[in-house]
Amino acid sequence: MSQKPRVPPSLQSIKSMPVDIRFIASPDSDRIEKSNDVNLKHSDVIGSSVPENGGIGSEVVQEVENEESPYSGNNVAAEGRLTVDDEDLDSAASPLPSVSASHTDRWWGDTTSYASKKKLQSWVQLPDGNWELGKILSTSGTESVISLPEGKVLKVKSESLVPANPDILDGVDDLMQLSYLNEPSVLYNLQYRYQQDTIYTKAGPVLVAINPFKKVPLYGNDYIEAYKSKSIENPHVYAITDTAIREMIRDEVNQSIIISGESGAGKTETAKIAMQYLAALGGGSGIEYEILKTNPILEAFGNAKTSRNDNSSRFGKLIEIHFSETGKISGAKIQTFLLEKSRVVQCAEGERSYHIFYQLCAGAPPVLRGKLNLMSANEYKYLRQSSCHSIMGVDDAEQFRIVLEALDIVHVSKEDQESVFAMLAAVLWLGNVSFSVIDNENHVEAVADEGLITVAKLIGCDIEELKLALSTRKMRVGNDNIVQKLTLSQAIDTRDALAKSIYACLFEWLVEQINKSLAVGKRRTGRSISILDIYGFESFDRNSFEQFCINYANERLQQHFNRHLFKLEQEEYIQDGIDWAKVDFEDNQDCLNLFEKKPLGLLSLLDEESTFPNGTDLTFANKLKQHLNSNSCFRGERDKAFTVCHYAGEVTYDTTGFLEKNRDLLHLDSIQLLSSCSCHLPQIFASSMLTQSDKPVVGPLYKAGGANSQKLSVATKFKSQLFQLMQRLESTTPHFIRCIKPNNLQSPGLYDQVLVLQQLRCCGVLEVVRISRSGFPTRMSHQKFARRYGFLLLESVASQDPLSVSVAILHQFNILPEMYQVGYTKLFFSNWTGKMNGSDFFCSVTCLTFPLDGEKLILFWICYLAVLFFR
Ligand SMILES: Nc1ncnc2c1ncn2[C@@H]1O[C@H](COP(=O)(O)OP(=O)(O)OP(=O)(O)O)[C@@H](O)[C@H]1O
Repeated sequence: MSQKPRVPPSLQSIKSMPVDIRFIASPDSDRIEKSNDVNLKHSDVIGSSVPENGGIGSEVVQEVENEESPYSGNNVAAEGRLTVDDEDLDSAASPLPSVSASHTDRWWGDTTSYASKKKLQSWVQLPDGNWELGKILSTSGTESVISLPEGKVLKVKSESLVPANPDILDGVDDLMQLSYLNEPSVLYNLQYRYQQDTIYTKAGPVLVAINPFKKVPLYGNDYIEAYKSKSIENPHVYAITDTAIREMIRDEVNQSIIISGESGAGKTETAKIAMQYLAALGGGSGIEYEILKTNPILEAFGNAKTSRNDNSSRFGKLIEIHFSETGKISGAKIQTFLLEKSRVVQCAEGERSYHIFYQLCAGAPPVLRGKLNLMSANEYKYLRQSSCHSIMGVDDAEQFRIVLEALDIVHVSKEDQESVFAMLAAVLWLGNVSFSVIDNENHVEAVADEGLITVAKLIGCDIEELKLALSTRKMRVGNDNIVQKLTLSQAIDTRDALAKSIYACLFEWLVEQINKSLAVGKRRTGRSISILDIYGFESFDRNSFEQFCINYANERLQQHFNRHLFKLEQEEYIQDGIDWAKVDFEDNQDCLNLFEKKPLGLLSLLDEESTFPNGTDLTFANKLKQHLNSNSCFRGERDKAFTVCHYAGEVTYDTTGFLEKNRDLLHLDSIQLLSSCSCHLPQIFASSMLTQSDKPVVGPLYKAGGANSQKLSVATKFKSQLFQLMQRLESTTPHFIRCIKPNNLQSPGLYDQVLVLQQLRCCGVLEVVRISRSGFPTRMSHQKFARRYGFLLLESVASQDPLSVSVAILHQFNILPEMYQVGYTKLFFSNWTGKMNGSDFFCSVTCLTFPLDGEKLILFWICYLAVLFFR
């Protein structure tokens, strides 16, 4: 095969995973692990054109590039000094330390000998971890001689070569079509497409979406029309959404589109694109316009600039879009999950609080500014602390105008809008409330300055009452009511707790108003499509309670993914009694058990410690170490830290603040203050907090910090929300979209293979393709198959039972046994591509014929075999 440049020069060399990432050669799992055994050996150079200071002869100092990657726990910088000298020339050492032969064989079948026989192109991994495309020149014994671009010639162990696909398969739109399914080929294929702004690729049933970080010409009415009429069938969010609509109508089953990926991978944008398509297809009543307008509102109040994403969702969202019998949108319901409250009072350097604060400060018209006594963002302590007030390319004032318009559209009255802004301003002014020390025991009193006076005015309470609520705590000791003065840190905590609660309640209230406006009309059919956009897996240098909850949610979601794509699929094969060699996958059940097990799981132990008045973050950390040290997913760390081995990598959590955040107590004094306010929103917030406290408590109870109310812990509430979410999703047909972040710089055109590979691995995309290829994606009950195709048979056979008829049809047309399996109740048809590995003929055929879905595939076979039969 010619060595013609198949791709732009930048793509010729696929940079691979770090050399120290290995596959554990377990027969039933493909996992990556850190390895200290950087057993680098080098290729045998037999050509003279190897550059002296480059390529394989050079010193290799490889650093993992993506420091910010959430999966950095899996990486270590590898350093290996490689030299090639004369002695090395005859060495038969494998140049590919990071892909073992057993791994290659196990994953992709032993295709190397075929590739060498055919003198095909192969991927060769250089000692620095880069993959390079080479052409096999000759093979003798266990060694091959391979020529690389730029004239390099290497002698390598044949088993270490990873076969490359023929040119005809460059950039195929479903990874299942790759004849050779291996990591460099998958990376290359995705990169090939990405460089052409083709950001969507199918991985069997899963849509992989690579964030372009720029506008790509793939959206809008023309594209929507094209997908609707099926004149385009390329992978796209529109296509997957279209499938969801069709299946909802055809099967009368609710559907879900589950979007996952790490922070900044593009989940929220993808969710909006899916909503756009649904609105275009199911629109007509006008409600679709309202639904779309919820996005700017939710983003303003629930998104913030983080170090990883300028528009990061700090809450999870499920939007359920309901359809009428005629297939028109009849309404929607939004459910939100665990807003990151702490951001209101505290955010890291270079990050921002919620967008709406900056938008209000920048965009409020003069009259509103006057009413709220509004200043600019950098004059508020809560916003000033992170030294970041603006986002490049974002006009906060303009965004405020967009939010105002959206609030109008979802029918939030002008009066309510003003109340909302008053609450926002109150939160900002609360941050500016200061305290003065009043005695030598360090007790403090809130200063009646501009901050305090403005807060009192905005929420409609008495200045003195506000002062008392922030500086003292009423307690009942025996039969006596006593008033305890607060120290400075207690007073600051009380103030911040009030600010966080007001904001969180405001967010919930707003979602409630939106839901009222979108409420499903009477003409509902009960059919819906839900779109789930939940915060992605996070791992920072310091991980707190928020990451703990977010990553727990991601474990749950991963389990849902596994269940549908691996477990249920294989169970169906086994139940129907077909011959199936089980494909193993990385099951995260153990990690979920670590979180959920009672009484000795992370969540139970956290709740238990939260109920103890004397419980501290340190006692909590010690308890974890005492009970969980033998758990393979857990590791106790020094001080107050512990590590969890998540499906996506290890994360070390610092327990500082865990108990307080889990208790999430707002002292009764503060709640009473809110209920005494003359403004209606604080009253609503107070009553909602009191109602929550009165709710029957399912999980552990606690009474801590002098609070007089009982309340579900944050972790328990979140767990039950997730359980409900999973139950809801279980009743739907899922469609999965995996968003991939191609670089950590939020920059267009940059494709960091290490980062991409880590994401593909941790979410099991390669396994999905593998199972889809070797599995039986098309199935049909014997009854249906016999009814449809029985006419092809002679009369006498056609009258038999459905199973016999099915089998007779297959026999009559000499359908190859490896193409199907006969189950107790169904026929299972394999995917052709998976069976045709290595054959140039079938490479071409697959390009011409795929993707073919269910029925079309069967028809294709029948026609194809009929031709053979009658020939
Ligand atoms: N299809 C797309 N076209 C153009 N730009 C995109 C697309 N998808 C994502 N982006 C860009 O990437 C940014 C991050 O995307 P998004 O906010 O959707 O990530 P996310 O996965 O939801 O992150 P988080 O978990 O932090 O909320 C967007 O603000 C946008 O600039």
